[in-house]
Amino acid sequence: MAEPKKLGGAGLRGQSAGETALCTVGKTGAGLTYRGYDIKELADKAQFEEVAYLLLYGKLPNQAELDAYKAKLKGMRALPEALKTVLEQIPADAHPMDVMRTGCSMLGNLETEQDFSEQNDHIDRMLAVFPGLINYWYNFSHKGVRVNVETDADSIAEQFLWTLHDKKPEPLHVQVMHASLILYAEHEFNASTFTARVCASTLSDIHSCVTGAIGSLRGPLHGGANEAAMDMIEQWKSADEAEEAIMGMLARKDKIMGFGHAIYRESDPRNAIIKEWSAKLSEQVGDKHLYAVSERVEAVMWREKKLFCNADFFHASAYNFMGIPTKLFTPIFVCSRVAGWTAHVMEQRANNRIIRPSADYTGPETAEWVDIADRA
Ligand SMILES: CC(=O)SCCNC(=O)CCNC(=O)[C@H](O)C(C)(C)COP(=O)(O)OP(=O)(O)OC[C@H]1O[C@@H](n2cnc3c(N)ncnc32)[C@H](O)[C@@H]1OP(=O)(O)O
Ligand SMILES: O=C([O-])CC(=O)C(=O)O
Repeated sequence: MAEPKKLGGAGLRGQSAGETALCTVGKTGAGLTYRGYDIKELADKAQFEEVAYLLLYGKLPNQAELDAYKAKLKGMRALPEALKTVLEQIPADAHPMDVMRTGCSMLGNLETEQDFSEQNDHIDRMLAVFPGLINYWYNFSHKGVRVNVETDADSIAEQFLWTLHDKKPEPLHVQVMHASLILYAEHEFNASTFTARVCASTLSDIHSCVTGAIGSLRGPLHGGANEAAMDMIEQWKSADEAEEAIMGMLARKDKIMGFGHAIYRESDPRNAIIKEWSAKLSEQVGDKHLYAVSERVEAVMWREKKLFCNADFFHASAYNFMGIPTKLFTPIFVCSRVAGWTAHVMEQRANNRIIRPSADYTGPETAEWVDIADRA
């Protein structure tokens, strides 16, 4: 069994910043569980709504509870007119993560959390509305189409694809989306979740916590890596070309997006799962090179650097095979991780102390005041 990664140094690595009952990450070097349930079993057997319910309400729902929860979410998909107006002002060349951030913040203006007793309804509303929100903006800004977000989609997975393509998606794609949303739903004290918890610890509102978290997820060292990985692999038309390019990037000490992890040492348990779906989709669409390129990059990175694919790498090809534009990859992560973020916000609120660490001061001991006219 792999040794846990040696954690230390900058970035608060290896330091416990609090307690959680939601998730284990890399407990034995690779283990990932949500409230004790293994990620593989969840991704194989559950729908995303079951996992969201598990994170938010503390247990797996029975059939009646799941049906009621899905019906509740389905009834919460409508976009307020004022939010549509804001989305219609955002240009097509905006980054969709900025659209998510603005959309979430605007929702908080329109449907402000007045009291923590309302938190579950606001959380469910965000889960229900986010897929339609991003795809309303995407279709309006890119095609001039005001897409209907009050679809008959049975699930959040289906709702995302339906509102993106403005038609009922095929069952295989919905199945892959369920698995993907489950894989992305929760991951302990990662950067965006920690952002949400810090915000929650000031007793701020739920939309502020999520808006801040979206900003943290946007960066290429975190959620933004899935689209950065796609931008990279789509340049190469064969596995050999990919290998040559990667060798050059490694020689230049470039960061290869979609590889490595702050906690895992030898593998990210989410990778094998999404990789398998990517392989299935590759066959379905008759892909000639993207999957082969991805596999070669994986092999070269392990051979050369002992670096492994994280959750983001094979998500890139999987989403591409489903016809999802690259710019929308990280917003899908938001549609999923909002479950984890908000479960953490609730956990923080239930046992709160303001998060306020100390810093080691490295500035000058003292500085002498110089009048402005005398400064160099
Ligand atoms: C869902 C997610 O958010 S998963 C993460 C998504 N992010 C990415 O894919 C971006 C690429 N990966 C990275 O930048 C990093 O691996 C991170 C941010 C995920 C983790 O960072 P750290 O914990 O600081 O990495 P770690 O301590 O393991 O790095 C060890 C060495 O490997 C190198 N390394 C780590 N990842 C990579 C990579 N993807 N490509 C090239 N070199 C890498 C580091 O530069 C470091 O080298 P050094 O010792 O010469 O400085
Ligand atoms: O845990 C991390 O640092 C990043 C990550 O994989 C995630 O948030 O899913």
